Amino acid sequence: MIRARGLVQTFHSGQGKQKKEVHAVRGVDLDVAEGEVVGFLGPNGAGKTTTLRMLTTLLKPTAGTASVAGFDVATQAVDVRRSIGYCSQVGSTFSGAYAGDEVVDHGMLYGMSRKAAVAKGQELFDKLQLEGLWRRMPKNMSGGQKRRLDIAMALIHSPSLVFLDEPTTGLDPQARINLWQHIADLRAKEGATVFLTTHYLDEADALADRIVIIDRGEIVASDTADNLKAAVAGDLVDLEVATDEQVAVARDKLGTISADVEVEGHHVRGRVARAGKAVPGLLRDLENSGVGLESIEVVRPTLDDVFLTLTGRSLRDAEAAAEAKDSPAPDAATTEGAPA
Ligand SMILES: Nc1ncnc2c1ncn2[C@@H]1O[C@H](COP(=O)(O)OP(=O)(O)OP(=O)(O)O)[C@@H](O)[C@H]1O
Repeated sequence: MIRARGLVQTFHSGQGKQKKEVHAVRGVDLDVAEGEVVGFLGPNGAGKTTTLRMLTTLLKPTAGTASVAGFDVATQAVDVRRSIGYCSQVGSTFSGAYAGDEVVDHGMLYGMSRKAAVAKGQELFDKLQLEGLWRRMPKNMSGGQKRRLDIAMALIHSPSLVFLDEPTTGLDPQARINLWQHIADLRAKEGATVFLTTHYLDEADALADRIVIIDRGEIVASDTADNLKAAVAGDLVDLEVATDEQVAVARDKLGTISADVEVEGHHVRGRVARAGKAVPGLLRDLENSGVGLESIEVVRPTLDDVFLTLTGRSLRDAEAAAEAKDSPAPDAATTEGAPA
């Protein structure tokens, strides 16, 4: 569905002596298969939106190639736009018209008949819990309703691939979880492939089959959340033993499955790739050596542990920054996403 090779975007800003090059995206390779839900994660300014804008043909790559839904983004932009749905960070509704009319007009821009656009629009309003809001202006909708309307707009022409740029930023926790259900349904009920950017670790964890992490314009990881956690961070196993003598035995035994064992008092801790597989054998080993445990705790790593290990930076900072900067402007209007 998406195949990108060596995508580069270099912006030039300022003039004269202030002239500056910004290397926003530095050679991105991406492969997304049909039916996948991919979460594209990274801190502020990492290059997520810029990559998305190149894949959706809104920005011409400085270098590299990409095909989206089988079409080349540089030479077949119109075909790409017809095949995809795009929900930008700021949304795509104009607030002066009724929500239903906007969605229908949007469908007609894609070449649908009014009748077909109305039928599909009403179906989407039902599915996205927008019943009764057909004749409401977007500016008079709640943040969650507006975001769901943006998604309805992106889906009106039944695209097989949907790009969502930070779909839940600025929403309250309940509205976010509600929207997650709708995003999960895109694949389950519409069979769509979904590529979404997010700052929220729990969102990526809950929705994405695969997580791609971008940092400073480069992809630094791409795998399932579970694999990333196991490979990059590992589960933390914390053993508590009763005596000083047992500490040494526990350290040796844990050391056979963990590379970085630490001791603190009667606690012996180390990270292991998959605790569920490794711990039963460890417990048998300890028992055979006469070590009875006071307690054992296994702490699963978070995606933030993964990000911290990979980049030395915390995604939580990006999450907090997004909270501070956002909440989509109520009257934000853009023509992005409209077909050529
Ligand atoms: N039109 C532009 N001109 C100059 N620099 C730009 C332009 N658009 C983006 N940038 C810069 O490119 C880099 C990547 O920006 P981008 O918006 O892709 O990041 P992002 O990962 O989407 O960030 P955020 O999470 O804050 O939305 C940043 O340093 C940004 O300031």
